[in-house]
Amino acid sequence: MASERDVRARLQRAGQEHLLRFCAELAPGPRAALLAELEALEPEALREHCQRAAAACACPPGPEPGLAARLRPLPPERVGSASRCDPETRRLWEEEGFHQIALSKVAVLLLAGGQGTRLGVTYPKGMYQVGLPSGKSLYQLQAERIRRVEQLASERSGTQCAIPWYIMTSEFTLEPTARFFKEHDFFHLDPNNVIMFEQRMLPAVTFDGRAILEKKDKVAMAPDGNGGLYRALSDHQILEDMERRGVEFVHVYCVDNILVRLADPVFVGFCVLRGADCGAKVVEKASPEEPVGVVCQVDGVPQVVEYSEISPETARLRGPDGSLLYHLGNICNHFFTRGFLRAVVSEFEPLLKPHVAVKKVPYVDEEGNLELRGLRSVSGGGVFSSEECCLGCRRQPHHDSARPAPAALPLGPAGRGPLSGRVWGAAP
Ligand SMILES: CC(=O)N[C@H]1[C@@H](OP(=O)(O)OP(=O)(O)OC[C@H]2O[C@@H](n3ccc(=O)[nH]c3=O)[C@H](O)[C@@H]2O)O[C@H](CO)[C@@H](O)[C@@H]1O
Repeated sequence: MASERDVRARLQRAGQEHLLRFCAELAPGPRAALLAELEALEPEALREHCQRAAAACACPPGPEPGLAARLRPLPPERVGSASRCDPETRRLWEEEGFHQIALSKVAVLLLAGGQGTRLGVTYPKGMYQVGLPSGKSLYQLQAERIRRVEQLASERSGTQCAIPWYIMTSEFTLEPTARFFKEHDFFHLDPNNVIMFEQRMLPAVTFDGRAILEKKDKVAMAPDGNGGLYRALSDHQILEDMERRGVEFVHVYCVDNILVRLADPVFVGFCVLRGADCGAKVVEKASPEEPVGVVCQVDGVPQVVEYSEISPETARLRGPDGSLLYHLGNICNHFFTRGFLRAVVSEFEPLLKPHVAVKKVPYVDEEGNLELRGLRSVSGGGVFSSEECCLGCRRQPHHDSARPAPAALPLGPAGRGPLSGRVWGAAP
C-alpha cells in the first residue's frame, strides 16, 4: 500500500500537495483508496498537465491570433460529393464499400466515452431515447443499422459477413453501457462482435492549474477527450484485435448522431477507391454561425478547425460562387485504415496537442464543502499526417439542418483530425 509520505513527496514534485488536505480525517478504507489513486498519478505528467491547463486558460478566449492568415479551403480535387457526383460514380463507390464490407474488412468504432454533460443526462448518451414512437435508443438504432448493412452486403455477395462494433467508453460509461447491451440481448448482434474498451481519465484542473477533489477521498477525473482514442486503442490492443479479424478499414463516429450511416458503403467505398488512409465525411454548413468544426487547411495541412477557433469574419468569407469559403462542416464521421491508426498510435500520439474543455465539475472546496465549478482539462484533437485523407459531404436540399450523408473528397496530409468539438444539432 502507498505510504502517505511517499505520496506527499510525489505530489510536492507535481505542485499538487493540497490533494492530501483531508487525508488525516479519513477513515482507513477511504484513505487507502485516495492514496492508491494519487500514487497512480505520475508526478511529472501531473505537473505538466496542470501547467498546460493553466497556460491555456491564461490565453484570451477566441480565435488564435494570426490563424486566419494560415487558413485555406481544401483544394477541390481533394473533395468529392455524393450528392453532386454523377450517379455512376456514386454507384461505384457504393459497390466498393459493400464489397469491402462483404469481405468483413470494415469495422465501426463508436466514441462513447463522453459524459453527456451538455445533453444533461446522467447516463451514457447512447442510452438516450430521442422520443421516437418506437422508443428506440441511439444504441438500438445503431445496432439495427449495423445488422442491416451486414445483411445488404451479404445479399449482394452471397457470403456471410460481420461488421465488428468497437465502442470506446470511459469510467463513467463502460459499466452502464455494458449492462444496457446485456439487458437488450445485444440488440440481436453477436456479442463477440461488440467490443467495448475504456479510455483513460485525466485529473480535472481549476483555471489556475490546481487538481481538485471530487470528494474528500477522490480526485475529480474526466475522460481524456475523444483524442484519447489512440491511447485507448493501444492500452486494450484493439488494433491487434482488428488484425485478427481481418479488419482493414474503420468508420469512426460520435454517439449523438441519430442519422449516422454506420459503415456507410458510399463513404467507405470512396475512401478505399481514392487510396485514402484517413477521411472525413462532412456536411455543408447551413450558415456561418453554425457551431460545427470545419475541415480546411492550416499551413497547407488538412485538419479540423473548431468553430470556436475561427473568427466570425473568417467564417463569413465567401468564394467566387457566393458559397461559404469554409463550408465543410465536420460531423465527426471519419474513415481510417488500420495501418493509419497503427502509425498514429505508435508514432504520432505523443505529438497530439491537448485541448482544454471547460465544464462544471463537482468538487470539495478548501473547507470541504461540495461545489459545482471548475475547469476540466482534456486532451482532445487528434493530429494526423498522412499520405492522403478524404472527406465526403452532402447537404439536405431545402433544409436548414445539415444531414450527415455520404459523399467524398480526398484531402492531403492532415493536421488536427477528428477529435474534439461542439454540439451539432442536425436533424432534418
Ligand atoms: C474534434 C471533433 O471531433 N470535433 C467535432 C465534434 O464536436 P463535439 O463537441 O461533439 O465533440 P466531443 O468531443 O464532445 O464529442 C464527440 C464524441 O466523442 C465522444 N467523447 C468525447 C469525450 C471523451 O472524453 N470521450 C468520448 O468518447 C462523445 O461521446 C461523442 O460521441 O463533433 C461535432 C459535430 O458533431 C463537430 O462539429 C466537431 O468538429
